[in-house]
Amino acid sequence: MSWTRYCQSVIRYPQFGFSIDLSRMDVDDAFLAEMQPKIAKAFTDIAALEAGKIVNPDEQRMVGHYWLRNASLAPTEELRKAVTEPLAALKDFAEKVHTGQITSPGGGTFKQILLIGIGGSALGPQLVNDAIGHNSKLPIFFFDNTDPAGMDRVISDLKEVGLGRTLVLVISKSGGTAETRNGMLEAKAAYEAAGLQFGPHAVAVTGEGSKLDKYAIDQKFITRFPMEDWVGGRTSVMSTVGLVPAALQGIDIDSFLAGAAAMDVETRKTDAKTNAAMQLALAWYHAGNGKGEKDMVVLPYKDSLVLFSKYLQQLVMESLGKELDLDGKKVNQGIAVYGNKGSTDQHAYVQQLRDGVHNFFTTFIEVRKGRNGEGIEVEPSTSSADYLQGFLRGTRKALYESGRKSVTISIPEVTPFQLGVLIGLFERTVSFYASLVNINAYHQPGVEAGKKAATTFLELLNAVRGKIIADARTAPEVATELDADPEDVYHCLTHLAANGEVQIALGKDPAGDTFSL
Ligand SMILES: O=P(O)(O)OC[C@H]1O[C@H](O)[C@H](O)[C@@H](O)[C@@H]1O
Repeated sequence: MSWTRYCQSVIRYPQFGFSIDLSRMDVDDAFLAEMQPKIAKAFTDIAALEAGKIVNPDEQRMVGHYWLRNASLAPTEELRKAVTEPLAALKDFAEKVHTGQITSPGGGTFKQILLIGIGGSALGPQLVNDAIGHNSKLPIFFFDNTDPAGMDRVISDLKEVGLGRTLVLVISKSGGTAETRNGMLEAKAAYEAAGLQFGPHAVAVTGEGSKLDKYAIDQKFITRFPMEDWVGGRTSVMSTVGLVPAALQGIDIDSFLAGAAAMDVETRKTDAKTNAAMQLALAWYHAGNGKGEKDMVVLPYKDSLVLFSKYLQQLVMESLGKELDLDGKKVNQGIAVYGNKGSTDQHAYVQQLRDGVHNFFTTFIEVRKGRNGEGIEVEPSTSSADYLQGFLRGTRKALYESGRKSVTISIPEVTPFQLGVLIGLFERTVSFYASLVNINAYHQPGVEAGKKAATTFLELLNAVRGKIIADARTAPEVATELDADPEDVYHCLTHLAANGEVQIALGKDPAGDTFSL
């Protein structure tokens, strides 16, 4: 019975060794029949998207990430060139860095990379590095936050080889993201403290004319690569954002692009039954009633894919997590994504998956090849790879026995091509799902609220700084003077105290704590 169902519901693309098993998602024919009009609309929507329609109405933008791996699809010559020219330029640049035609200002080749970026301007390069960048030509380090201690740690690691031999990539589509700007200024300060000029060690990847672009010109960066407004941050790994670092690392970027292109060819086909991305989108819809009622747990059984769930978190949650649908109706859509790797998670949270609250479905990612080269026997006739496979199959079965659904995606090994395949699959699944639930997957209005509130907090923090006097005062006292919220003022004061700018004397509760110079 389950064998028949497996055979009927597995979709295989044997030409690149891919398969997806949806048999444990229990999607029935009646559901598929009912979804037919929505499926047809999703195919029409994505065809329009790929043809260059403004499918991101709020931002009045096209969505062109599918063109990045097949420029001939782009609707105009200008757009085609916007894909091919930077691609040729970044390959040329990487080649010159590798062959020593571009060297560090102090002489000598660049030996390592510091990438400064956040969100889509870091997650893709981090995934690529972890999955397929092992032993690459240039090791890569990241600033992906505004945490000063985190940056200090990275700078100290970079100093082992030397900042003078470190190529800095500052990546920001908008060119105005605060964390990235801070990271760049922190890196610049570290270079200057070491007696080095920052600009001649740096490269910018950003929108033309952005603040960062202007800064890069002013500071005499080595070069700049453009980032187009029709590529979203979370789908930018195949644009200059992902390809500049990958090419510098010596990763086979043509193969990476080819993998996504190969998946695109299959999932562009309008036969829903054999379209892995459409079937996956339908399975998500079925599992969560089209309302994201079930979370997605991502479990790749391969260490090198450990960042894939983190990558998918942004791709899925920032795309699908929306308050309003395209008709302006309040829908609060989304699918929560989390995960790490198997079998490691078996010893952490799989207990809850098997027995606890039933609010998820699992996405297993199987990598068929265990390792390159010979392995040992850990038991008679049994290898570590056999165990990894055994745990995947065992967990899938145990979960299904207790009514927990799962998808299993299989790839032969983790290569640039296969990583492209996986990314291509999930990008198109997100596009389809967004159509099925009628939302704009390509804007992120909610992100702005937190940024605005942070700006307000920073303004208040400076106002509070100006009010600290030698006399000990409470947060409500300072707040009255500033006509501000006492809790906000309290958090400003405790931050200043923790960083040695003011003294704190604890009272019996926060209202009783006093602060002085
Ligand atoms: O590349 P940047 O413009 O610096 O943006 C970096 C990230 O920050 C924003 O807040 C967005 O929510 C992300 O989608 C984006 O990837």
